[in-house]
Amino acid sequence: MTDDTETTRNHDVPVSAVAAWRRGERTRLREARQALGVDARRTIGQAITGHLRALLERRFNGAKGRIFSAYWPIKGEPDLRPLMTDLHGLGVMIALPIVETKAAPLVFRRWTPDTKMVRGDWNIPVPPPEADQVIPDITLAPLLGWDVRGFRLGYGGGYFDRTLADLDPRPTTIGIGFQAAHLTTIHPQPHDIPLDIILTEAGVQTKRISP
Ligand SMILES: Nc1nc2c(c(=O)[nH]1)N(C=O)[C@@H](CNc1ccc(C(=O)N[C@@H](CCC(=O)O)C(=O)O)cc1)CN2
Ligand SMILES: Nc1ncnc2c1ncn2[C@@H]1O[C@H](COP(=O)(O)OP(=O)(O)OP(=O)(O)O)[C@@H](O)[C@H]1O
Repeated sequence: MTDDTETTRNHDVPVSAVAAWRRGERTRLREARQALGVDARRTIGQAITGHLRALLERRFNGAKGRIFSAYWPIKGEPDLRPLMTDLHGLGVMIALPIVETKAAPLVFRRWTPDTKMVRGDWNIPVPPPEADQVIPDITLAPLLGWDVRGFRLGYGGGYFDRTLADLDPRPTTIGIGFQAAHLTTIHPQPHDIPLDIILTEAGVQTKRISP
């Protein structure tokens, strides 16, 4: 079988067609998110924050005593930084993901409201190299697209998949995205690892673990 005729895990679509389809979907979903405008995105971010707070309380005792990896928002992603600050104040250790080596797993470093952020790969603000490296118990995964089986379309670097493939035990994973970013399927490939929970402004959309 050549690359062109090889098909994906569960769908009869050639691998080369999936890669092209994903590129198109990433562009479409990024543009749709931008087109929502600042106010709509802020409202969505606040709704997600409320749902996430409730989920952490219900399922993880508020994440107390856990290492919780969030993300620094870029390109119109929901802004959960107020929640990061609140959780920090409640004694939760907060971490952020960093691309320190291309095409390698992400590194997680500790963040506090006093952390002086520096510019990392892709110009994403990240904690400085001297910040403690940690391994999260719970990690958020911002996404561009999602499906009900928990599969996620990100920016196309494969970083979360590589990271989760590398971690044993795996952290609990919570995908964060817009309801409008729902896809019937992302046409999962062998390297795609489904997330445990997908959370949007409409609440928990799919979960592979008990709530
Ligand atoms: N806010 C935020 N932080 C995050 C992530 C995220 O999705 N959101 N990441 C989640 O993983 C990591 C950064 N992800 C990245 C994903 C892709 C590329 C990148 O260079 N993309 C290329 C295309 C790559 C390809 O197609 O092979 C590009 O767009 O030019 C960079 C960083 C860590 N931090
Ligand atoms: N565990 C892995 N080992 C090696 N390569 C991987 C692994 N996981 C993903 N990749 C590579 O990364 C590329 C992009 O993957 P994918 O399309 O799933 O990105 P993504 O999940 O949207 O990106 P990101 O997680 O960075 O937001 C794939 O072509 C794949 O070859």
